[in-house]
Amino acid sequence: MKISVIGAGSWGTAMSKVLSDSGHEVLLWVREKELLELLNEQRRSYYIEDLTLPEGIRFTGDIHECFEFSNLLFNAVPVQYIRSVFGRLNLEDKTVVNLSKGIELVSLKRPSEIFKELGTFRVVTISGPSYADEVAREIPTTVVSAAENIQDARFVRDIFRTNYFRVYSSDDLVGVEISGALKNVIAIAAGIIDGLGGWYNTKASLITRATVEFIRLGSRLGAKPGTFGGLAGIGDLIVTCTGKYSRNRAVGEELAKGKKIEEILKNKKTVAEGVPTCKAIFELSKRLNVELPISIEVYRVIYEEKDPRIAIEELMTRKQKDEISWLQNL
Ligand SMILES: NC(=O)C1=CN([C@@H]2O[C@H](COP(=O)(O)OP(=O)(O)OC[C@H]3O[C@@H](n4cnc5c(N)ncnc54)[C@H](OP(=O)(O)O)[C@@H]3O)[C@@H](O)[C@H]2O)C=CC1
Ligand SMILES: O=C(CO)COP(=O)(O)O
Repeated sequence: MKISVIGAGSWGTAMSKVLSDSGHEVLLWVREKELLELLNEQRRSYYIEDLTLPEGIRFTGDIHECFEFSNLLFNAVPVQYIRSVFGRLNLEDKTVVNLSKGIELVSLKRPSEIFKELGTFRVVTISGPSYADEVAREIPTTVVSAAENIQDARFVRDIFRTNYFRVYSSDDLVGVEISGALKNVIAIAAGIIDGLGGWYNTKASLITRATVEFIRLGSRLGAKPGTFGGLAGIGDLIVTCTGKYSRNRAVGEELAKGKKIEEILKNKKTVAEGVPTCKAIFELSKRLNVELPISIEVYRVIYEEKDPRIAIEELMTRKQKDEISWLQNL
């Protein structure tokens, strides 16, 4: 099968390799001229060290070439840039497989909602615990492919044929996308905990209590609560809150050291989707009147320069209540 991958950051690059290893012809759209030259000359990228991309992948700087090459487009452009990259292109006949995780700040929409607005009828989102660096090294990884129509999710699931990247299917597109977005916000909180002292008790509490925020927000938007117990929910939450590769977690560590967000992001080439997404989540929580205490505190630390220690103290001294876990919601 011919497949176009749009976006040559770490994830688009790693996914191009998986698709090529699955036997497909891949054309990867590369925005930056310097990176395109490096890929064409050496089949290497500065986004993933020690990876030489297989011969089955070709590279282009012309997005129109990708649109002509295939009707199956994998998107790895970060959420806040989807509209500017795809906005003037005709998506009517395309199936979009979205790989990005976040909520668009200007519209408060999920990636599949943005793509539908831009004209595609068929959108599938892949999400789950999947660091690009590990996928590139063929470390066993599992994710979920979600669509409103389960047949679409299964179609994308079955595109993958390797022994290191296993895909499950789901019909809960909302739940999978909300999970992917929210876990990036919670990963910033995890980084704050690491920066303050690497407290194990607090990290475990964070991961567990975050699932309640997933359920509260997701349910209001039409998600199935059980999805948060799966790969896109708890699975991705664990990997991003505990793994050394997470860019969102790294942002949290720097916030804990007292750095301001502008300073942290200034020289970063990589994306931390949790930063704009936590602002979108803050707006959504007000609009929908949903209680998301941890996410809101992350917003206040980033955008109101609240001291993280005070944020934690306020979370710890909230009104006492009964525990309701996600299992009780199933
Ligand atoms: N990396 C990972 O392990 C995983 C990432 N994801 C998700 O994949 C998505 C892409 O992230 P990832 O590949 O990691 O990104 P990276 O941090 O590796 O790279 C940043 C990407 O953003 C692009 N970019 C920067 N500015 C713009 C702009 N103005 N317009 C268009 N593109 C721009 C860069 O393009 P350029 O190089 O041309 O500047 C590059 O492709 C995110 O939503 C992320 O959450 C999901 C699973 C795993
Ligand atoms: O989504 C990811 C792993 O599943 C990557 O997380 P970061 O964007 O925080 O690095």
